[in-house]
Amino acid sequence: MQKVKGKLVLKDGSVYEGTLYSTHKSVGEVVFTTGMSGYQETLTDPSFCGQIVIFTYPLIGNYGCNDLFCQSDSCCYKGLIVSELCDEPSSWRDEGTVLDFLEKNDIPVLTGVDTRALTRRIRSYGTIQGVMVPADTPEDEIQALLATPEEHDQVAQVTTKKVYTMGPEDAKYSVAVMDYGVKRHILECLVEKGCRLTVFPAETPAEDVLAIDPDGIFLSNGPGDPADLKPEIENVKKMIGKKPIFGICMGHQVMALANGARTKKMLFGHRGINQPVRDLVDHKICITSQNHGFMVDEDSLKGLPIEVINRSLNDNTIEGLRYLDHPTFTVQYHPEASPGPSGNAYLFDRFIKMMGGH
Ligand SMILES: N[C@@H](CCC(=O)O)C(=O)O
Repeated sequence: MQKVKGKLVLKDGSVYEGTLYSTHKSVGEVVFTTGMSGYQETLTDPSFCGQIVIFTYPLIGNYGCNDLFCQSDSCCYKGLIVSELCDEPSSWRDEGTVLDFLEKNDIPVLTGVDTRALTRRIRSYGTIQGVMVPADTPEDEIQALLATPEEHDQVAQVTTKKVYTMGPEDAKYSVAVMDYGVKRHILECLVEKGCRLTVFPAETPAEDVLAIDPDGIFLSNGPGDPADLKPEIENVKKMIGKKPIFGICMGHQVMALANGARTKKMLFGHRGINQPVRDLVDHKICITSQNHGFMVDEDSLKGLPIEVINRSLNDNTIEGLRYLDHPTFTVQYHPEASPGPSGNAYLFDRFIKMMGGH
């Protein structure tokens, strides 16, 4: 990959210098994620589509890359920012460096950045638009890039183009999956629990989904602002009450919108693999994997038949909801982990139980 002097320029005028691999000029929403490992799963998580992502852990790439860890077929970041990239990984599963992986996916990376200072800035000012460019890029070009309108409808870029199935034909449960940018391990968790999946493009009409007569419906994670998903929300409205439904992250937000609640943007979101959450149903504390910049607005739930079942222990925001007049529950976090702690897969069992009892 071509290596030049580069910089990240944020909309507030601050500049962070480093070494840029690639000569691309990229623009995107700058967010940070705090996982100490699991970089390849994070790099291939479709929910980051269109963002410039800072990894706060100072050394990235020490155990190399292996296709085994991929959560989708490609990386759809606008750019990656790290303090240090390891160029001599050591692991029995290592099949290439992070730089090789990024080159294959044509993703620019800025290294040697003071990621602590940068993260502190985003923590206090909030998520912000930024550009990653070679250091000699003229100022007017940087300003023109910074004025690019924020990206919308990223789900259209990452959803499957056609319907496909997964899991044994004689599985106990048939599940329709609405793919807003689904992570591979979610599908694997459902198959492992005895489901045959039919995965649908995000905008598939509810009638077509219900036509396969599934035992349950799953609403996936996905990138961007949930309020952009107008047809998806209308379709979910038509599915409500017809089948048991489970949703994760974007799926959680879309379900809330379909029930008349609202979502709003967070200051800097929750992205990392050790986010503590209280489960108010099973009365336990869970350490969870998270990646979201939006949340369900608590005020908008007033008077609606919806109960909060999970809360973040960091900021008390809503992390899970149960619907009182139809068989549905959703979580804002990622029980499939990948990356992250694997102790939350019991939520898939909760969904299976719900389908069994329906
Ligand atoms: N794009 C949504 C959901 C993320 C996800 O589904 O992983 C958010 O940032 O809040």
